[in-house]
Amino acid sequence: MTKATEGTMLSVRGLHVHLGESHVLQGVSFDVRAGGVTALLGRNGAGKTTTMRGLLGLVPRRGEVILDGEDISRLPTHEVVRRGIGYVPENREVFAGLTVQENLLLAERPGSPHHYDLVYELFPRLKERLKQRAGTMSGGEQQMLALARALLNDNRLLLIDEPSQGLAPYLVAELTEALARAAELVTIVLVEQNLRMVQRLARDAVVLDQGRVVWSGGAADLLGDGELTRQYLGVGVAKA
Ligand SMILES: Nc1ncnc2c1ncn2[C@@H]1O[C@H](COP(=O)(O)OP(=O)(O)OP(=O)(O)O)[C@@H](O)[C@H]1O
Repeated sequence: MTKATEGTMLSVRGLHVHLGESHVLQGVSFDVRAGGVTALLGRNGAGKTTTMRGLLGLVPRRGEVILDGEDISRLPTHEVVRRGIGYVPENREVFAGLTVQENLLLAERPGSPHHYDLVYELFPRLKERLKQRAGTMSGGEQQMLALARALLNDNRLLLIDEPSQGLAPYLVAELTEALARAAELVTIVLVEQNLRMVQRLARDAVVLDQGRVVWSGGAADLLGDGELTRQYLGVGVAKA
């Protein structure tokens, strides 16, 4: 992993995305500090997934995206990925018909070292199931495989969309600890509705509402303030 713990890993300025007739992102600007987890939060439909897809160039976008000092705003997706951004989408796009091992092999990015030791340390279950078809594994195991595919390569930044979605609490806890360990090695932008998970992992938080950033700052400051969480996220947060 390319470890960076100082400075700004990602700087987003005036990101606009139109999808169909909708002006979905209306000038999104935020910074992601190098190292640790920045949570990207907001109500349903706020534009979190679209922000990730915009950063990757998966949807047409306007604005400036600076990765570790380099302007990547006009690069096609495969070039963005080659710069060291990994993406774990919401619906865990693993190849259901392929084994765990084959899924990992296909994720290997040419020219990058492949961190199998790290992946097996974080997700020992995967090592035990290398020959199992991904589609026959539980949702939690498939999520681990999706994360493993991103962690395998030498990424600087991981964009992870709702990893806890649909998982049993004990699996969420397991996943949270794996992500905490991963965040020691790579900068993570995390979209997540499970605020306990956010509370455990995130140092910084950025809140979107209707395609704009409405709040950014320390995650503890946001989550510790019932008024703010009700206003921006529509929920209170139970004390950890
Ligand atoms: N292909 C599309 N065409 C038109 N509108 C879209 C398209 N995809 C998403 N949208 C709209 O863009 C807005 C933002 O969607 P997005 O998925 O980014 O939100 P989100 O914050 O990730 O929400 P969720 O938590 O529900 O996943 C929503 O109003 C959604 O309906």
